[in-house]
Amino acid sequence: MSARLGIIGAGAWGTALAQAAARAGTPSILWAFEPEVAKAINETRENPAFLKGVTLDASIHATNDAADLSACDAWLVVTPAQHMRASLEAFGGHLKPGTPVALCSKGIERGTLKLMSDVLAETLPSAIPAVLSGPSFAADVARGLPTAVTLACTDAGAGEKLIKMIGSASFRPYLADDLIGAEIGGSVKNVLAIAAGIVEGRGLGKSAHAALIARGFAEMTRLAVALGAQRETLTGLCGLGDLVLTCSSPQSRNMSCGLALGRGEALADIMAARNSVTEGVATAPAVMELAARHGIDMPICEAVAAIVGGRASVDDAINALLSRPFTSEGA
Ligand SMILES: NC(=O)C1=CN([C@@H]2O[C@H](COP(=O)(O)OP(=O)(O)OC[C@H]3O[C@@H](n4cnc5c(N)ncnc54)[C@H](O)[C@@H]3O)[C@@H](O)[C@H]2O)C=CC1
Ligand SMILES: O=C(CO)COP(=O)(O)O
Repeated sequence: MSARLGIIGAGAWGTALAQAAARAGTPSILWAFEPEVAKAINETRENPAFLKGVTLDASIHATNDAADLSACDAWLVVTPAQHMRASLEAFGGHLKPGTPVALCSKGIERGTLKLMSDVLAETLPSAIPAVLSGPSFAADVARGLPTAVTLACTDAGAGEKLIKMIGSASFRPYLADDLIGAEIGGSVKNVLAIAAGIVEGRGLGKSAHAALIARGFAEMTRLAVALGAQRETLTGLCGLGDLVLTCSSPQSRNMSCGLALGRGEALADIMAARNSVTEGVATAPAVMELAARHGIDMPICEAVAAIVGGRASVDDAINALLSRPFTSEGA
């Protein structure tokens, strides 16, 4: 019998990953938070709430019962970062010790400033932790368009097992061992994508957009290295790769949020109009608290945190960035 994958979270990304697993020949149990989402997937082979228009493979079985995951050989966790702790706590009794658990969400827990791997270690300490992150829109992966991501795991055997379960010609995980680098890359790029959207929405031009990506990458790398990551990780798929994707396409929820802010819409109105998650909004203040704790200068992320926190208008934040003293590029 082929290995079975458990997936926690049936939003766009969890559902797309179930499709990727199906393409790799791996059947999956997809746990949905909402009963109507599980019902729709099982009865119509579609997830109309979060991934409309994609016909889901017959090997994907949706459930609302956490106990159904106990028979799975590996788990992917794809619940929004701010709900990660509560979700994992609910699954505590159902994990076989030594099961590989790949964290696929991108964010930092507010209040505790914990990375998702810290939350996993505290809630399911017997799991083998991994992080899956990279430039990968759910809609692209679900359609089978070519995609490459980082799969970080310090246990190479467990990492290879996960890659075998989800990898295919079109969905290509690259093995790495730096979880912190992968997590900071995925978390900070969402904050920077809001900034990139603001640049576009305010009509600041492509030169400003490119400068933002380069200086944003420097901020992301500084924080990651201060937290113990390897600098090279950030130059890979889960760092620069995802930063370029998310800062370049309004298909990104974070960039589209920034676009709307740049055009003058209020954050509360933007959020009220969507049922999907925009991780950068909650991650921005958490990133700034982490940066302050480690003495790291992150002016672009600080501008985003001030805007989403209601402490600065878009124009004031832009002016503050442009008034900074000239400095050396390596600083
Ligand atoms: N959509 C994408 O293209 C990608 C998303 N991700 C990451 O995956 C994570 C999940 O995002 P999506 O699947 O896009 O979500 P989504 O925006 O499609 O759906 C929202 C999700 O939040 C869940 N949810 C709402 N309230 C909840 C609660 N109280 N407890 C638990 N779950 C709750 C919903 O059930 C649903 O699964 C995020 O961290 C995101 O950054 C990563 C790569 C690609
Ligand atoms: O992480 C993503 C692509 O890699 C998806 O980005 P958004 O959450 O901004 O849509």
